[in-house]
Amino acid sequence: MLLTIDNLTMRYPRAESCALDNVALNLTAGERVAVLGQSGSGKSTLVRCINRLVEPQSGRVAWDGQDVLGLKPEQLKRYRRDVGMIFQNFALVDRLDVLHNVLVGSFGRQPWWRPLLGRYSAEEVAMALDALKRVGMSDKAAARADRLSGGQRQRVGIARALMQKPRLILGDEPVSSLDPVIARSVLSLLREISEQDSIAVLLNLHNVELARFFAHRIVGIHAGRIVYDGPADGLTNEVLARVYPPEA
Ligand SMILES: Nc1ncnc2c1ncn2[C@@H]1O[C@H](COP(=O)(O)OP(=O)(O)OP(=O)(O)O)[C@@H](O)[C@H]1O
Repeated sequence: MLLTIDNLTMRYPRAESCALDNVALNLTAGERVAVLGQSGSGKSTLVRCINRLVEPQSGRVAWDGQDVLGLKPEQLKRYRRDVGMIFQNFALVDRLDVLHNVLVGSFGRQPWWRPLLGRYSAEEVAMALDALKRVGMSDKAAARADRLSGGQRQRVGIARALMQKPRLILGDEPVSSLDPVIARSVLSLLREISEQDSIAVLLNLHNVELARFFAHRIVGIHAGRIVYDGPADGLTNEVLARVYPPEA
């Protein structure tokens, strides 16, 4: 098992209720999971617990069988490299060109001082160019990031994540700011990369159709609890009513 989550409970300071309540989830290599749920249901918190941006009150997150909360600094660095991130706002450096935005993804693989000098090895540049080719952005390598459309920016975000040679890519609403056609093409690209490289991908999505299109498996969260975990084609109206219950 690549990722194992057990009994995960997370309550933010001074919050009235748990953001995550006794959540369990497993992920295998190459698996694509879409997490659905209303606003505030706990989707972002789940991602933050996986990448250790927040510490849960209880429960366990294990990577390759090792407890993520107990990792030593060197192991944590390796874990952070194994887990790539893509973001809703893309998180590119606007004033840098596309190639350098992708090279940023190699930070976890270099001695700490090298990025300070802005120097990259020929091998890293070749890797970045290859990643850009895979996401269909070779011709934009020299363009400034702020000249790109949203869809192009997310392609660069994916190329940057690929520089880490990740085993899992996490995305918190990575296509929410894109129009439906572009969103679908970005998800299609991620699907292809996941299949080719056997990278597991877990995305928080807001759109049920896109989730069905992208994922093998859907996890539905309501009020911090998993109310569905099953195949994408099992997402019936009855299941959807559990994930998105009508307002009381
Ligand atoms: N930093 C925080 N401090 C306190 N409470 C928080 C914090 N972040 C989230 N919460 C609360 O935790 C619960 C889960 O929030 P979370 O952001 O994980 O939901 P979400 O499903 O990702 O929502 P959205 O789809 O709107 O991003 C919500 O009740 C939210 O108000």
